Amino acid sequence: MKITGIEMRRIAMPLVAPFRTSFGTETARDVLLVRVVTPDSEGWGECAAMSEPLYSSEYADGAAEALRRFLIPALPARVDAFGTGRALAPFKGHRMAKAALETAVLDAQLRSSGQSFASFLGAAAERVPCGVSVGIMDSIPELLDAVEGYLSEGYVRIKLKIQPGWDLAPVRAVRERFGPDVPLQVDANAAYTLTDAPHLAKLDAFDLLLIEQPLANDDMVQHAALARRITTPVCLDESIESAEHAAAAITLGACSIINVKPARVGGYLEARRIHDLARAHGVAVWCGGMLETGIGRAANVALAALPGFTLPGDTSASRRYFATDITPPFELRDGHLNVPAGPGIGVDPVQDILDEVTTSTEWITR
Ligand SMILES: CSCC[C@@H](NC(=O)CCC(=O)O)C(=O)O
Ligand SMILES: [Mg+2]
Repeated sequence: MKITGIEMRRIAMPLVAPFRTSFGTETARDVLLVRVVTPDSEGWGECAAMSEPLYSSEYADGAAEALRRFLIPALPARVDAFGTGRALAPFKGHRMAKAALETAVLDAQLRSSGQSFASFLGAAAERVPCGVSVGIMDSIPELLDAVEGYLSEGYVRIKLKIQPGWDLAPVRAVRERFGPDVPLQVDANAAYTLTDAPHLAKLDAFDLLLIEQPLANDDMVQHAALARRITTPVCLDESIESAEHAAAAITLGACSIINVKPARVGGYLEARRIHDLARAHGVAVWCGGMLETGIGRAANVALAALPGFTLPGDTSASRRYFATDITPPFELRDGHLNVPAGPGIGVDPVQDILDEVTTSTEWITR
């Protein structure tokens, strides 16, 4: 496929409510979108990097710079998604930037051939069950109201962000209010250390599906030690940046579940490799989220339909984060999202909405 040009576009997307995690509070997303233009199609990729390097080392401005100076120039004149991965491999890190570019190339390629992301990736379902991620709140009553609202919308799983000082109480309150049967999990975003093991073991009483990334992203051995000291299954997110990391984590017993985020691992091709590897080892995976717009959300929902994605993901409806999405909104129906069936990611930005939220565009001719 010949690439005639690539656009980098920044958009400002206010969140419907602040989203607080152990590493900070988001009130808006400053999103970097990549559009690849070819003679007979165009493709979109969303860079999930936050404004600041707080979730990982990447951030939106840095991703734009890496794309502009190194990644886009490295692409051959004619390339497909697999060739993109090979061309970008020599550059270290910048996986979210790489993912955005590779996804845009893949989207253009699939739109041109008429194949959907779901079909290309190997989806086994036409809709996926959806969980929701609930941030740290100012009070337990506020948290319970939020959880009640999400449950009434139909979400099939609740994930609570936790941190030291906000962990046992919110989990206990949700269990006491909504009962033992609501699928419930927690995400610490690396807020604890192995010395907290006795405290984290107290979560075992609440029959959680998993505890996500309790320790630092490079604490692979410590996660294995923690997993031997608690009964709640350990799920890794930030620690798994590649299929090699997934293989190491499984071998070490650092996790028994993996949160697969294509953005974190460099794209959907690597995400599928991790899915395949985990499935071969009987390790469940689920699709994580980075507060994507409908562009990234569409591709994530397709990935979440693969057979090894046996746990509900953070593939929530557009309205979980945005009053107005830049694509036709993803809407929860009976706790599920439909998998886009059209060519490529199967959704298109609504141009006048996109233009309204655009803060900058940059065209790079090939
Ligand atoms: C701003 S926090 C983004 C990373 C976080 N993502 C979520 O909690 C889910 C966000 C979503 O629903 O997209 C995670 O660590 O899993
Ligand atoms: Mg997480």
